[in-house]
Amino acid sequence: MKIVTPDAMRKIEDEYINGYGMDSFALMETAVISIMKHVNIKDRNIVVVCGFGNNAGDALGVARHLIVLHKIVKIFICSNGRELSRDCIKNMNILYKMNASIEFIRKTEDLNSLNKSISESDVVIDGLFGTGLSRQLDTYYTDIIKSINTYSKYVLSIDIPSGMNGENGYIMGECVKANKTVALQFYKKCFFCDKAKNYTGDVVVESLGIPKEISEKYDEKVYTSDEITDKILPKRNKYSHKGTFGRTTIAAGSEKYTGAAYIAAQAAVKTGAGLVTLATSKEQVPIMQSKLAEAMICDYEDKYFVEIIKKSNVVACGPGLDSNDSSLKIVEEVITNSECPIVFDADAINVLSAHKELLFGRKEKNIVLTPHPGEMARFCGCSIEDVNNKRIEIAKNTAIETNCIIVLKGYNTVITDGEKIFINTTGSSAMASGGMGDCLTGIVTGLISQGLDPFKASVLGVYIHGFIGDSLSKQMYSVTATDIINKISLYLKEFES
Ligand SMILES: NC(=O)C1=CN([C@@H]2O[C@H](COP(=O)(O)OP(=O)(O)OC[C@H]3O[C@@H](n4cnc5c(N)ncnc54)[C@H](OP(=O)(O)O)[C@@H]3O)[C@@H](O)[C@H]2O)[C@H](O)CC1
Ligand SMILES: [K+]
Repeated sequence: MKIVTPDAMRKIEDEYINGYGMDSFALMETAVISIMKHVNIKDRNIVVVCGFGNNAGDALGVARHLIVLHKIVKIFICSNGRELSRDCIKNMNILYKMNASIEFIRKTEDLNSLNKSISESDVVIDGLFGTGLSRQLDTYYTDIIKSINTYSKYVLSIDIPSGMNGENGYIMGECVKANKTVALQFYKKCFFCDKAKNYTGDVVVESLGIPKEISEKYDEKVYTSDEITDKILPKRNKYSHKGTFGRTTIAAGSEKYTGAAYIAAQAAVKTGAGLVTLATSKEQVPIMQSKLAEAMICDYEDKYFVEIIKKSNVVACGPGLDSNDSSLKIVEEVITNSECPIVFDADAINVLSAHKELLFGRKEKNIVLTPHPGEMARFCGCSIEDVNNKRIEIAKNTAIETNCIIVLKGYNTVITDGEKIFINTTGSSAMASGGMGDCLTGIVTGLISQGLDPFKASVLGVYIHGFIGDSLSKQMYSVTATDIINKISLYLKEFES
């Protein structure tokens, strides 16, 4: 599904109304009807808190429908003296004709009535601000939001929790803590920013029926990954053989770290890579030989290492490496001896942070970097906080600068080739355990090995990795990389196009 900024949303709405002749009040009523689906029919006492723009217009429309349903509805308009938008006034006038209870919050003392009503209510409908919020809130508004957060039992936010900047997720002084947010037509970009999840509650997107050709015109090329994940894994041809599914080399493991190499190689095997070779440190070879039944094993110093890289359809490099000079040598060997796609993870990324020049000059954009926020921060020379505050921008800019595909891991992993951005919606903290990143590297590599283009393989790999974790976590308290590996091939079947 598409993700939009408030700016694009405004242009889409404007074109629909002014270019196509759609009636703005009819569009608002469409929003109202779709928001109504999310009001619990059992709730009786409802407080509707409005600002003065069209977000408030939506909220007033919801109030009207609730009154028709015999709910006890108290409406508070918080315009701070500002004129209400045209469609907001239209809804307000209908409400006056219906003898609705409408109070204006003008000064601090008026808050007492709001506080009392909220504390007596089952649910608060939050229609203070939506995509129009553009600057820091003053105390008039922060006090109102504090009241909602202090006294409410349940909050349903319209479009965006009021107080959150729709573009970057910044909290503009204070923000409503919603239990549920009904986003209109598209996800808003702010939902995928670091702190948004503390405020949005569950997010549902409701269509307003805006024609596709309008939204495509203002496409900002940011999507959730499910936009493509059900269409890209090819069905296995019955006459295919192991050569069809590619040669994969995994350069992973060191004297210091043992498990990562095994996990990455086994994940690639289970994802369906045709022939997997694990290149690892000399000490680990016998251990890996006894653990990995399906993969071939060599060590980094073996001359076979370079030969196999040259013959590979994909190389993964980094899990369980160390960030020392011998790792630099391995990374160099992988890059200089291959034209095929490469997936760099973990310490390979740390090594590349100091040697970005190694990434330049490739004919194709076929290197994937899979940093977690700490590795991304080191790579970009900024703080982890900076990365977390601007995940989408930092991933995109790094993809452009390095000509690589970036998979910035974490909650809502960002996958970008510098042009398109996919935000992953699967996975949870049940998967927060050692080896998960190595497992992801193996899955992405295994998909590339079978012929998927590296960008699509990254989007699909991240999605499937989280999807399996989500499915398993319904029955398991925590999910390990081994749990995922054991189920990959079962779940991949569901994704066959
Ligand atoms: N997208 C659609 O197709 C539809 C959207 N709908 C709903 O409309 C809102 C957006 O409505 P809008 O009127 O544009 O904006 P808001 O209601 O969010 O905000 C109102 C005005 O508030 C002003 N503003 C901005 N920041 C502040 C602040 N910090 N303090 C006080 N006031 C502020 C700003 O006006 P200015 O002139 O002062 O800049 C806003 O315009 C969307 O979210 C949906 O809920 C439609 O109902 C259906 C179609
Ligand atoms: K809102």
